[in-house]
Amino acid sequence: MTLSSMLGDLVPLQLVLGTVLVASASVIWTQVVQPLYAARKLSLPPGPPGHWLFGNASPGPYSFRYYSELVDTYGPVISLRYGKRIVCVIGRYQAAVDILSKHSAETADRPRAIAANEIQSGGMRVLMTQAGERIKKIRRALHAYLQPNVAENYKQMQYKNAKKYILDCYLNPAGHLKHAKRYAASVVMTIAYGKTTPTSYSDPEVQAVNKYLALLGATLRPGAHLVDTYPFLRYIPGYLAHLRRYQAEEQALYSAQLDVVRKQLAHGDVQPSFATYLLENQERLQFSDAELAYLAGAIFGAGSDTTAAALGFITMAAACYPEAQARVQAQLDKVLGRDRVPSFEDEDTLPEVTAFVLEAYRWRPVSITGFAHRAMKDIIWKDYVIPEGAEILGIHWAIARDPDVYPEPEAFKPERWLTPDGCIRDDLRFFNFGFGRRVCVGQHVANNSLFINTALVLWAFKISQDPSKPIDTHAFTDTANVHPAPFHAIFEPRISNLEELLTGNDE
Ligand code: HEM
Repeated sequence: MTLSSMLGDLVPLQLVLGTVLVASASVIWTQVVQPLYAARKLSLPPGPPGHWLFGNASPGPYSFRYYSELVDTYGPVISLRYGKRIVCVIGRYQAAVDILSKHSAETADRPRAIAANEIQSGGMRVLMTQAGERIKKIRRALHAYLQPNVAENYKQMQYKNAKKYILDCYLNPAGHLKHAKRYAASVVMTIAYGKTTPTSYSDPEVQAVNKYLALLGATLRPGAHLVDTYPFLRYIPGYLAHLRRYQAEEQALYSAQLDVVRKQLAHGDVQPSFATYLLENQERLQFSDAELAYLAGAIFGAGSDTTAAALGFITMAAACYPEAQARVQAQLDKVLGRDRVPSFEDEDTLPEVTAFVLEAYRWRPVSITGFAHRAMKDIIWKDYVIPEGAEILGIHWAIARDPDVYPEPEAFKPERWLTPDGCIRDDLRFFNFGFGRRVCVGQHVANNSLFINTALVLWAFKISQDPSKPIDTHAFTDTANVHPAPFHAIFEPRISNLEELLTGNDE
């Protein structure tokens, strides 16, 4: 007999839970949190009033808007409370530097995520792994395969895929967002598993990984599962069984993908990849089979969706800001003319391309609310304390709109990233790849993807809006990594023999 059936239907269960919660949260609040900060004369950062016991209401859909409004009202750092959880929200650049960069060691932790990590990911999701030896070991392995000098090795493969992206946009402009997803999936499948056959976004394994990413996204929504606020709920039989099922299925998927590489390795017929690196070094790295499978799968989960979304926003910006696009094209024409295809070797002479990418990262940050860090000890910021155990959210969207650092923040102005003599400024930064010790390990691979695709697409096409189908630049998905909602763009070729030039030579 389950606890629920013993207790009857849901209403009495809620009453029992409510009573337990009232007691426990009130004890913690009055006997632990309040006296501690009163004694030290430091208070939590300001924030909106909430229920005396349950605290603030969940942010609701498109939470980045809610958080940004709070920052406009209460200041650069605000605090919220959900039951006994304290969440500090950072919405301005300098505060992010002061708290997440300067205290990177003390903010390297992740909050405990019972539903999304412990249950749905079997505790193995890299992004949610808490601070300690295990994440250090994982990041070392990822870094070995994704650090800048190793990322150089993928450039040729990225170039080949980027040219295919341009040809796809040429032949079927209406599918440009799908082509971006194909590009990103293909690059990441090659890095993760050494896949050599062209990847299509409709490939079953790509579809399967995306299915589990979407299910994870739903679990990650604030307030999606009460168990994250009230951990004892996980022991109720039958509760969250669906999450356990997803975990088993996802684990089986990653294990099957790794088994393919394991067999190739045994037959000596294998392309080097992150999976072969992990398998060959399994003993030294001390990963279990399950951990290894998840780790290779993690690259796809973290790197495919994000890159595709960023490419979509590049197209959106080009279509909506013709003058910014024309500046890049003037430089492309001057440096390359229209007979030579841009390549990675041209990067230093094309700062306008880099500036366009940097501005797109800022204008439409893909990881829009950032991913939560956790304070491992009290952090004092101005007259406030971010207490040990608090979750810290650096809201990328709000930080990107800090008017002191990015004047006219709503405008798309790549020139803000350039010095008067046209070089990339080294005194301006944005955090689109996150913060401190948990910064994105795939950022070099991602930057290379964004540079080469932007250079190629703006060299190949004049991108514009169709006046009969205007683009809504604020329409995106309500997900942890946002995608632009489908939009129409016109890709008018600038190069007369585009197909011939792109299919000529992959070097
Ligand atoms: C434009 C593309 C990308 C964006 C915007 C992006 C953004 C991010 C962000 C915001 C984080 C969390 C940082 C934090 O906690 O503060 C992250 C983590 C991560 N990213 Fe990326 N990423 C991108 C591409 C990639 C690629 C291509 C890969 C792999 C090939 C990758 C692998 C990872 C991994 C493994 C983590 C987890 C790191 C950890 O929790 O310690 N990402 N990324």
